[in-house]
Amino acid sequence: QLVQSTFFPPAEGVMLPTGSFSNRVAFITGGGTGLGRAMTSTLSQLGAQCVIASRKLDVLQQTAEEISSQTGNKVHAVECDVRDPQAVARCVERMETLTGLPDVIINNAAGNFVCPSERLSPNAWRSITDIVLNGTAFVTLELGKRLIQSRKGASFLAITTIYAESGSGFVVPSASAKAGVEALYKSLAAEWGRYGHRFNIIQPGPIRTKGAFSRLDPTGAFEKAMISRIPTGRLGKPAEIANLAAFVSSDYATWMSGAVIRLDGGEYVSMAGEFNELRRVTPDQWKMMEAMIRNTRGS
Ligand SMILES: CC/C=C\C/C=C\C/C=C\C/C=C\C=C\C(=O)SCCNC(=O)CCNC(=O)[C@H](O)C(C)(C)COP(=O)(O)OP(=O)(O)OC[C@H]1O[C@@H](n2cnc3c(N)ncnc32)[C@H](O)[C@@H]1OP(=O)(O)O
Ligand SMILES: NC(=O)C1=CN([C@@H]2O[C@H](COP(=O)(O)OP(=O)(O)OC[C@H]3O[C@@H](n4cnc5c(N)ncnc54)[C@H](OP(=O)(O)O)[C@@H]3O)[C@@H](O)[C@H]2O)C=CC1
Repeated sequence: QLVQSTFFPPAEGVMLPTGSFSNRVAFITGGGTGLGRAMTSTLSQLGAQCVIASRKLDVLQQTAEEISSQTGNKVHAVECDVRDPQAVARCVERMETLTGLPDVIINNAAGNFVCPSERLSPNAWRSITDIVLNGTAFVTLELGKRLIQSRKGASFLAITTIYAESGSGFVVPSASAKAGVEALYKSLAAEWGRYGHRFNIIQPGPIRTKGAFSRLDPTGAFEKAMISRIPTGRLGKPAEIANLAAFVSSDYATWMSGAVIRLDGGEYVSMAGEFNELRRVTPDQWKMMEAMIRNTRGS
């Protein structure tokens, strides 16, 4: 952490009023671990009945039991590989039996690893883009069609990343797929408002989770450099994403659709600004540089 992080301590308590999601059903892909688990916990604390879905049923079940026992609200675990549209259809059928169709859908499941692009096999490319882009599309289309048929409105949220906008080397399948997810959600925000559906996007900056850090910085060698470029001087916390996700999915945000919200401690603009490296210039160096600039005559 950098010194300035003391100005920006994370508030990790649940932000919305108790009961904000009473009588609501939330469906969260990848809800067993990391940010998905944090969002499930927050929504459950706010009264939602949650359904979490991913490949590893044992992980989902353990998370579901832990959260349910803390909040008193039911969390259902449903096995689902989002790459398989038939598995997604079965998962949604199971959810309809358990809870009925959801009010809140969070497409959070993802796969990623750092790799020079020249080392990627076709299957490596397919693996990431299938989880991130096709998986999000299969879940969104399956639920969207059933919600439309039932004339039920819903809030859809996709978790992308700050480099969905800029692109990034070494995570090219992820960058390409996340950009596709953003196009999908912005497009459907325009098309499906007429059915009562909102579509929004959160782009998190770096937040320590086992899933992300083990695949993106396996040796830990890059963490310090990453934190040094974050103006708020620290990594994000899962609870910060969870509070934002709860707000975006709540009745306090019914006028929000098609929004892309970056929550990254300022990392994106810090990396983008051409002159931001001048942060390293000391006051004495500024005196000298200013004098040089002022003494310049003509062009
Ligand atoms: C400078 C940076 C500094 C610090 C970074 C630190 C922090 C993060 C900061 C920002 C984060 C921003 C964005 C984050 C986005 C995320 O999505 S993070 C979430 C990550 N979570 C996961 O990935 C969880 C799920 N992942 C998985 O299950 C696997 O990792 C998977 C490979 C994606 C899928 O598993 P599956 O079992 O289906 O696949 P495999 O059969 O194992 O592999 C499929 C093909 O891919 C090839 N492969 C696998 N791993 C690699 C690798 N490391 N390099 C190259 N290729 C790989 C594998 O060989 C298969 O291909 P084939 O051999 O041709 O068949
Ligand atoms: N942590 C960070 O710094 C950042 C994270 N993000 C995004 O946040 C989200 C959560 O990531 P994070 O919590 O860090 O990482 P995790 O690895 O903990 O989360 C990924 C989840 O996706 C699930 N998943 C992977 N493949 C599939 C599949 N084929 N079908 C269903 N579920 C699948 C995993 O469960 P299982 O293995 O059981 O299938 C896991 O629960 C992702 O969208 C990621 O891109 C974005 C920017 C920064």
